Amino acid sequence: MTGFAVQVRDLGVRYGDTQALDGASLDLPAGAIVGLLGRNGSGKTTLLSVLAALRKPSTGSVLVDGEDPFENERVMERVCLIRESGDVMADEKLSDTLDLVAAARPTWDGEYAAELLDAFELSLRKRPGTLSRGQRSAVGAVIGLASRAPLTIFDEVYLGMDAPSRYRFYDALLADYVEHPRTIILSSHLISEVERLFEEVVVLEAGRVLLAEDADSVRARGATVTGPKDRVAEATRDLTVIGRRDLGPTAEVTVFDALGADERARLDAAGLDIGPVGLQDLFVHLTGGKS
Ligand SMILES: Nc1ncnc2c1ncn2[C@@H]1O[C@H](COP(=O)(O)OP(=O)(O)OP(=O)(O)O)[C@@H](O)[C@H]1O
Repeated sequence: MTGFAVQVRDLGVRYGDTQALDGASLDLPAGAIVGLLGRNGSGKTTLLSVLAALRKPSTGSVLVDGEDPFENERVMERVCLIRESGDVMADEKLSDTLDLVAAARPTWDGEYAAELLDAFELSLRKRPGTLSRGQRSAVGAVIGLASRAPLTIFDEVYLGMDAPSRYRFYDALLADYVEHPRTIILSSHLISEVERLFEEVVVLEAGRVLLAEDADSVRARGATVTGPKDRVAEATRDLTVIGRRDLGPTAEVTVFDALGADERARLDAAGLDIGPVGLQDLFVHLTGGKS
């Protein structure tokens, strides 16, 4: 099992007057950890709910493992969407929710779930309604990981978790992914924390796909060029400049281009420094600088 591939074509979803998705197209390979990024309201949750067959598209098409997921039992029981809201029975013991999940998911691993519950210090006897917000998020993390679904989706699930719990989740996810490769989508605003996990990156903007690429090539395209203002301006004139910062007589410009060896040598010869850019900074520059 290497996970499900996803194909989205010209996807549109409308809620009344709001066009939440507007011609979104993308391909996700089977067996990759995908970072889904986008500013508030860009359509991330809407896209994920279509992939998980919770919502029917208004226009366009979605294929999960080659099939339309809507009302498709085989696909639906193998796609696990964990939302911040939890989807657990708040007033029943956690063990009751886990029994239901186990019955619904052919890929569920009960032993692994028990290990994770231990790691997150969660008791099966607790009722989720009595847990703190962070503990409820940890329940979602446990269900998502132990489901081992060929398409597993975490929609901002770890928001309420404190930093040690979030890192425990990231580490568990990576370790389990290596043992049991599958397709995992993480939507997150905590980009600098999770970006090391990403193999593919999708950026949504106003319901459209701004970028869908493997993470290494996105990282490789970002660079800062720093030096005296005039020289930086001259040297970057023909490059795709997505950000600029003036520090007195010095300028730092962020470019988004595949800089080849010749280009780098030219910038170097002009006495300019070339530096790396993290995904978080690239995201901020690409989506308007105010995120
Ligand atoms: N049930 C709904 N009814 C009406 N409008 C909705 C509904 N759900 C989402 N929207 C609108 O659709 C757009 C996309 O929302 P969505 O929740 O998909 O964005 P998002 O990228 O997940 O945002 P965030 O990062 O804030 O969670 C927004 O303009 C939102 O207001």
